[in-house]
Amino acid sequence: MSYHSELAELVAACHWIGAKGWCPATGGNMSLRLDTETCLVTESGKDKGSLSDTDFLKVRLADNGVADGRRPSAETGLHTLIYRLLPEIGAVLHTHSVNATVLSRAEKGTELSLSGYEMQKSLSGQQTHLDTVPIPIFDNDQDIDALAMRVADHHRRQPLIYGFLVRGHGLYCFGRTVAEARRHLDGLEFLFQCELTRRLLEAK
Ligand SMILES: CSC[C@@H](O)[C@@H](O)C(=O)COP(=O)(O)O
Ligand SMILES: [Zn+2]
Repeated sequence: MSYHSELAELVAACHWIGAKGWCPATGGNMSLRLDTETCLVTESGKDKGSLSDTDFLKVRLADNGVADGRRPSAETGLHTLIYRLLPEIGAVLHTHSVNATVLSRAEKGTELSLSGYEMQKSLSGQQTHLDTVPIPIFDNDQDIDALAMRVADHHRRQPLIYGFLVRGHGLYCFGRTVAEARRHLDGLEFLFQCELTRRLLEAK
């Protein structure tokens, strides 16, 4: 599949994310791997629900550098980190849904454990509701380099799959293709809604 058709799929995914209400105001950022050294990342400060393909900037994975004077996402360092750590990953979606934001604060630990849900099978490789899918939660930080270092440290101990939460901030999720990243986002958001609802109902 050419990068142009993957970019068209990513723009369509951004519009779908906007319609879902998962990127309010100018929240969120998205990217697409071009090759082993570069990716396309959304320009900073745009409404991610109404992007077009000209709103993506080419960024170097090694140092977050851009060719022209425009400013890529403030969180570019997390996208390039994911592409450096996971060579098979082709697309990264970062969203600010209410459920991801609230659940990542309600859960005080360092991971959200998802188990007992059939929809865990929306995540590549998951075959049964009986398994537990751990989604790491990192404390938020306005210093993206520092946050990226903590994510990288965690990955060395426990390799990242599907995505991670940033506490009180949102979700980073990814896939080998835009379609897979979009399915992971859809599945995780469904699971977050279920888990938040279960916790509310079961709260004494
Ligand atoms: C609405 S402020 C949110 C930002 O601080 C940030 O978290 C975000 O996701 C969007 O930043 P951006 O630089 O537009 O990619
Ligand atoms: Zn963000």
